[in-house]
Amino acid sequence: MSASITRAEVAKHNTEEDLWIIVDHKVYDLSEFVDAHPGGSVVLTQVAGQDATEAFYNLHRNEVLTNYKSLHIGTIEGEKPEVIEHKAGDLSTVPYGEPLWLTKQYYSPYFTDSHRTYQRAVREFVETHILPEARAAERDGTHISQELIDKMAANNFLACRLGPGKHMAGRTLLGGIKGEDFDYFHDMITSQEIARCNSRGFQDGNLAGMAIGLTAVHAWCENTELRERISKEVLSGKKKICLAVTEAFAGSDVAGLRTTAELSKDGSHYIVNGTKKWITNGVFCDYFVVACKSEKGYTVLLVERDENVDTKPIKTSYSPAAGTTYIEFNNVKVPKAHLLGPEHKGFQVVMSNFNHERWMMAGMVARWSRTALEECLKWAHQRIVFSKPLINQPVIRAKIARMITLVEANQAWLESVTYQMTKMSYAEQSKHLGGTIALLKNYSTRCAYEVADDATNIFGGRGITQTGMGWVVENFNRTNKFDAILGGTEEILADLGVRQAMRSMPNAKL
Ligand code: HEM
Repeated sequence: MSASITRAEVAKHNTEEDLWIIVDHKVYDLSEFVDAHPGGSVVLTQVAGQDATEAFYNLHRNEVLTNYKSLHIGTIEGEKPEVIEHKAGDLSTVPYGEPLWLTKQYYSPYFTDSHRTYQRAVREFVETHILPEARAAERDGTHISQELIDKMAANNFLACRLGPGKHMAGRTLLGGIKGEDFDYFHDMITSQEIARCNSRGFQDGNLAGMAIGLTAVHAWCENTELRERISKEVLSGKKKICLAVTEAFAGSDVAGLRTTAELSKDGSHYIVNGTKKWITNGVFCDYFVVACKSEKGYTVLLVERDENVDTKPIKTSYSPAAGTTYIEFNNVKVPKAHLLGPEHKGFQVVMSNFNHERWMMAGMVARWSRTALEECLKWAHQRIVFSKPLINQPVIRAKIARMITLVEANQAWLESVTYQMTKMSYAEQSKHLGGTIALLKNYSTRCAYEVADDATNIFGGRGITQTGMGWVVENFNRTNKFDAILGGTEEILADLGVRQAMRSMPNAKL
């Protein structure tokens, strides 16, 4: 129970040595904090003994008050705080802050109670366990902790990252959901909630390599004993795996790969030689799903780390927390049993694996765009310029209108494609949805680019500063290009989408 304090009492504490202020009807004793205040002591002394609510919210995020709650000594007599205090798991009540299906007054044909229960539990888990580590790692560039991996494994959250499938059988998921009931809408929720840690480098560092690498082992490893062992080791968090396709020689042009896999004379193993570049999580992985050039085409192999595998971090424009890697394979011996999919036909292994990855990325970046929109709505209401809130400027409202249309259209298309996925087999998805998902990802990243651009202008200097008011928008603006490039560039995906449509074009004339 916090003490009840009168405004007259606060007014008496008005010097640098004895300094109280009021923010949102709450009283803070800053006497001991003045010298440590990042904004300096002068500004605090200027408001000593006064209500500094407007000045505070013009310069700080509400989370600053949570981080410094030890300074809070009471509440003004007869008054109540007005600013909403976010608790882990809460839904946003900012208009468009949540997709329509999570907004109280709206309906959706797709989501059941199971999805809603799962969403609530995942959000709470992400905000309690992932978000704090994500922010710290994003700043200092450290990789994901084993402690967090263990927590995700214990809650079967690692298994959820791979989407529906046999690996979900018998598992109990967050919210008490049965693994057997997990569908592509649960899967979509997983991606969209993870993206709410607002740290794009850590988002990938959070075992994105597993989400796109283990899927290939599950789908294509014919050796049951090996498949089950790898799956168990990775989903229990004991070992880490990533997907290694791109090279300095070949990015989106997968057919240009130069890493080679040569079968030994006795046919018992392959020898792998070559390099891979931009491999997410590679520096800390034990297993690599590697696309290689072989005698008559392309062959995908599961390579285990040994002394002939060398990994080095690559510095990119997002955080080193992602573990982006340059890999060298120097005469690495890989047992024949580690073949994934048919020998020399690895192209289809790589391509079929792409759909789920691209769809996940579309969901994540769509959620990022919505977060940026919510940040702008909050900021435009709390920022006072020319003596009135920023939202009173028509030019700002026009930008926000555009953002809303992009974010809502993006989510609606995502949900519609997700519904198709719940109805189609894996083979049907590969056949009918490859092009659509490619276009969906392309659209999502174009939306993100526009939203990030406007959001940064709305935040001004704060939108280009990594700490303080604009850190979320700064991170989004700096990193949205990762989604536009990883998993297939916008240009390649747009072209793929149209070429797939051309294949089923009837002989129709105008
Ligand atoms: C409970 C009271 C306060 C706490 C705990 C606090 C804490 C902080 C923190 C952590 C920062 C670093 C930037 C950030 O993380 O947002 C900061 C910056 C700053 N603070 Fe405060 N502050 C308080 C009150 C105030 C008040 C009342 C004023 C002005 C009247 C003020 C003026 C500033 C300024 C000018 C900056 C630098 C902002 C910038 O670089 O954009 N602070 N404060």
